[in-house]
Amino acid sequence: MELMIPSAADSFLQDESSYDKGEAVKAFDETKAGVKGLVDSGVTKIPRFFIHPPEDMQKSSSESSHLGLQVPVINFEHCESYRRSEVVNEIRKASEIWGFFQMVNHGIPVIVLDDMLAGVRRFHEQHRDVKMEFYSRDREQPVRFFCNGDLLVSRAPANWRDTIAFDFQDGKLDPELFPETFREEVSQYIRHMIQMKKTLSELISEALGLRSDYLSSIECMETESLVCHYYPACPEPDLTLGATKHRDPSLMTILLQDNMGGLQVRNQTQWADVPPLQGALVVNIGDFMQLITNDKFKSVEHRVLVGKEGSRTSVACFFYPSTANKFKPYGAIKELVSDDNLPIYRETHVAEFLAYFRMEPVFPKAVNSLLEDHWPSYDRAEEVKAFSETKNRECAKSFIRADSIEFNETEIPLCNYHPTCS
Ligand SMILES: O=C(O)CCC(=O)C(=O)O
Ligand SMILES: [Fe+2]
Repeated sequence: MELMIPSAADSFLQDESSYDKGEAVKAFDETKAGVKGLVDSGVTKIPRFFIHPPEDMQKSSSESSHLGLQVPVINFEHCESYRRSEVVNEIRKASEIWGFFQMVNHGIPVIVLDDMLAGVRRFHEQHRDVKMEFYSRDREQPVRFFCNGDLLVSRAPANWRDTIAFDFQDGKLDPELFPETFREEVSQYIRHMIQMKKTLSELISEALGLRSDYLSSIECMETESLVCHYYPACPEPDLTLGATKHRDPSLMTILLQDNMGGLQVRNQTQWADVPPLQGALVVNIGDFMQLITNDKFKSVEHRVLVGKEGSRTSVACFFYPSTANKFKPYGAIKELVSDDNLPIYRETHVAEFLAYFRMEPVFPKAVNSLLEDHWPSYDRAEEVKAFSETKNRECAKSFIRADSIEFNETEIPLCNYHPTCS
């Protein structure tokens, strides 16, 4: 087998006596070959920064399937006509209870899904020299290949997966920027995602008891981030995760998974498998939807296990408010609040919201400087005053800046939204 790791980078492999995580991570990043590169080099032990604590590795899925816990599967056939109210009801129930559902008979041809998965696999399995050209951690790059977006800044263990991401604006991004390996597939897939978004946005609006164009009228899903993951077989699958437990910061995510399995969703204290179904798409409610629906629809934790044999591919399409309008404020939808059901979260905009999600809570300075750059009118004193005047102290529960109010430890809400702290 070809040895793909430059010898200078060997330091990220274990040397118990002088282990320096920062150095190890940096050396690994410099290979630009991701976990696939590690596997190709023939490692039999995973680097220490991929090892997750044992309490995060509990596998309770068999227990949950005994209990009959199953993410709902919704048949979308005739959802435009006589089955509409049935489908809307099922979406409402699934979004309130699970925050997840699988869609079948949704109208996207299976061949489009299979071609996309095959294209993602081709990209990740090609020679690393070609992939390396796309390797970047710069979010300004609309197409970038990387291993763990937060690898260099997070204190959390790394995930056993590589990713290529595409940032679209209402489905638009110059296809010349896409890797040739699966240019056609990406173009075709995103066209279908845009169509599917329209369908879902109407159905979800109705499931919330609103007119069908409500979500589209508030322009909360204009940006799409398509992330194409590859989870290689892992020599020590009991020590690491493909994706650590997290909630998506999006409004909504549409996920395509191949037939390997491994995705699990939190149902109270259990992890429930989301079994692969040929031709199905998984939909999940993200944090931003939970915010605007005032907790009616739930953003639920999920994770991905890795296997010893066989690699897994998946494609997540995250929908966000337009990044062209990233300071537009969003709060609880007024039709969904009342004197008995006050807003739980204060208003926020997508720039601030994503900054929270991406930054460590222990880095309030970084958050603040980012906010100052993007939001020059930010006045902390004013915000503290506004907060102290709010009727409902709970309003600050999730989206207040970590250093703007003297919270005690348990009240620092950012922790709710950062996978490293949950
Ligand atoms: O690969 C999967 O099945 C899940 C990916 C995921 O949860 C994410 O990208 O947020
Ligand atoms: Fe996710």
